[in-house]
Amino acid sequence: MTTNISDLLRVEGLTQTFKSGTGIVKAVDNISFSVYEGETFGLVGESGCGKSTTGRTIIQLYKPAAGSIFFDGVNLSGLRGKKNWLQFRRDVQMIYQDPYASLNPRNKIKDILGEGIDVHKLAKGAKNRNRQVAELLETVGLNPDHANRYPHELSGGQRQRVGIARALSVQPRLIICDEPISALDVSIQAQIVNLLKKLQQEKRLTLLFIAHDLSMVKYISDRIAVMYRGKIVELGDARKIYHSPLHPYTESLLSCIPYPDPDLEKNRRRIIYHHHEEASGSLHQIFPDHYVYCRPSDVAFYQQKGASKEAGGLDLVSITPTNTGILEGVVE
Ligand SMILES: Nc1ncnc2c1ncn2[C@@H]1O[C@H](COP(=O)(O)OP(=O)(O)OP(=O)(O)O)[C@@H](O)[C@H]1O
Repeated sequence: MTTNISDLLRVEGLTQTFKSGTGIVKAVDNISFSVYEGETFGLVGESGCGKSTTGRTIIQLYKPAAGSIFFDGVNLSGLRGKKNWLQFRRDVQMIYQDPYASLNPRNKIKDILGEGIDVHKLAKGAKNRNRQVAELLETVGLNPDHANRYPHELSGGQRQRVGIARALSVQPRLIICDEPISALDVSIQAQIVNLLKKLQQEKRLTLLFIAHDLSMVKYISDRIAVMYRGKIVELGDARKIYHSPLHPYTESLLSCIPYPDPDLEKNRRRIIYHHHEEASGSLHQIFPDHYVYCRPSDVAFYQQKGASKEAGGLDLVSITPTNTGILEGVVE
């Protein structure tokens, strides 16, 4: 097996099994894919299809039952020596689903963020370490004062920002985001996805983004692999998969999302947004170029960034709130 020069990660014939009371569970069944340097690769599928197991096997929490994982062209099964493993542990970071469970409650934020900096000897002295911590907090939209707080003193969204800062603290080459927003309140899910997207673009990060929501995965990913019962059933360009899925399972993942009149398809906008009281009567940035002006009813104004009302940029949108936080909007 050879890896392509632009493959930062190559998974080849990966299989993972677990023993259960009733026998052996094949959580991941002979999957292969590459993640190219500088891209966001989405891994999507319903709960239990094997997404998290794939991520955990890549970071070597589990030894693969079969198959190979190549990182930067090196087969991990042949990686030897403490120094090389330490480098791998620095290069590949993970952001977890539950930001509270993944942060040590006894440590202050500055110690959580400083841990990787210390292990990999990335700071010259305490002053430099503190400066790096402050910069990391600012990078993820937190205040440097948060350094002296404990995880329980932060909101869920702030804790996930700390999780992102911790991953960034060691300047990794690949970040595996394992359902990074599904434990969060829907009102802040879009903020965290936007932050990840912004960081990916600014820092040219390589992301493996694991989630069950295809519209969210499509929003952030360049390419997508769709998993079903441990196998990859479809893989390709994110827009192509979203707009013309080839596999019936992908279609069924999409069909979970309610559509308005198909004749209005060309005007349809999908807005990930939480309709809550404080939002009433104010303009909210949803994604970098999407704004929604909300009123307490199921009516909102949709505006493309930079477009004035006079220029026809402000359109009346009828929206259908769903309990997933996705509002389907039709520009009238
Ligand atoms: N440590 C484990 N021991 C036994 N079975 C496991 C273990 N981890 C996962 N499984 C099983 O492997 C299958 C795949 O689980 P996995 O968590 O990878 O799926 P997933 O797609 O990430 O779902 P979710 O989003 O709900 O975590 C499931 O049947 C699960 O019960």
